[in-house]
Amino acid sequence: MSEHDRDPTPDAETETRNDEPLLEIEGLRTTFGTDSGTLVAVDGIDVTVRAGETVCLVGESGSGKTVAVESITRLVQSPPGRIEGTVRFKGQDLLSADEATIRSIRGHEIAHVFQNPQNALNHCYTVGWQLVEAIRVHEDVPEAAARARAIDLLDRVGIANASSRFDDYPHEFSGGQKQRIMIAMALVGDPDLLVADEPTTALDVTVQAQILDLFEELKTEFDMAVLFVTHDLGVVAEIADRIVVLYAGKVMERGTVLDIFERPGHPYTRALLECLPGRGNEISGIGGSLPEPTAPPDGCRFAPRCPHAIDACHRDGQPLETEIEPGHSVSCVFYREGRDSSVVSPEGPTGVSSDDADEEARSTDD
Ligand SMILES: Nc1ncnc2c1ncn2[C@@H]1O[C@H](COP(=O)(O)OP(=O)(O)OP(=O)(O)O)[C@@H](O)[C@H]1O
Ligand code: NI
Repeated sequence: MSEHDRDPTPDAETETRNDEPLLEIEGLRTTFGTDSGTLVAVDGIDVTVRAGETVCLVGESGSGKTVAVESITRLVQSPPGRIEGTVRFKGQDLLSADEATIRSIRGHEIAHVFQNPQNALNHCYTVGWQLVEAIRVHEDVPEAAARARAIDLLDRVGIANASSRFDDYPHEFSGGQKQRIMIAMALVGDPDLLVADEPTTALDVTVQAQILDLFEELKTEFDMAVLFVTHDLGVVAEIADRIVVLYAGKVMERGTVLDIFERPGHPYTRALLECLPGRGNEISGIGGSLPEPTAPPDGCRFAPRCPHAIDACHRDGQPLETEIEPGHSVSCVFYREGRDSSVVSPEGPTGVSSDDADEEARSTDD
């Protein structure tokens, strides 16, 4: 059972897919200057999104999901924000690009959909007018053509009788319909990457499911990749190809949907899964709370809440990610070379009692 830290040899995934990553986030670190010191919202994360795939960023409230995705096109206000690292989109670094370049990409090649459609639509103008305006910002087309395109987009996102709804105001639409309209707005520039930040959280469950279905359809129809942010693993299971589990600004685990749901490695991922309905812990949730983002703990960020934590978990920074199978990696001390990862498995350590294993792990601390 020799598990190894991530090595430079290409994994099966990159070998079998010939497409270059669409988006490559490396060492992204976003901080805010606050009265109580520097708040580290995102602390050196790597995320890759390939053309056409759906990657979900999942984690509890405050783990840095929104800040991470808003850092991509520099939507984070700076100051007080400060974004460091590399964000390459089709090979171009967005963090060092000039403002004009960013503006030409934001809303065009990379479009955002936000949690609350209420705030994003202007209640003084008809929905059709707003769409036409958005279309004409992108391309210099006559009004009639923009109008036809707007109606087509409304139709494609599932607004029934699109042409007769064109002159309706936002308040004449339901919450779910408003989110559909916001998605239509995002599609105006025919994006290659749609960044959706909790787009269904404000909606009731049935509508939520319909919007998720819509994402699935549009993804294929518009041939785009989706970077989807949610705190809800149930949502993730519906739409993700790959998952990145974030906790307190750090990546805890990453893998495919099957990796994460069937073979979760990190105690944090396991705890999140336990909170899913019917998994036993949905009422009480994970004990404890996120660390203070201005004073994160040394060692693994989850260690203060982790039932398995040993001394080694409380020092030397977040453990390097260990790849436990191709494309599936875990940032946990127990997956380091020479440690017994079965200690953190739900079944408990293999062969030895939990206490023995803890003792053994302690005695081999380096
Ligand atoms: N403009 C800001 N100034 C200072 N701190 C900020 C700012 N924006 C976000 N933060 C802090 O950054 C951390 C990460 O916040 P973020 O909104 O990214 O979390 P999240 O994972 O999206 O949570 P949620 O699920 O609640 O949306 C939090 O501690 C938050 O308070
Ligand atoms: Ni958020």
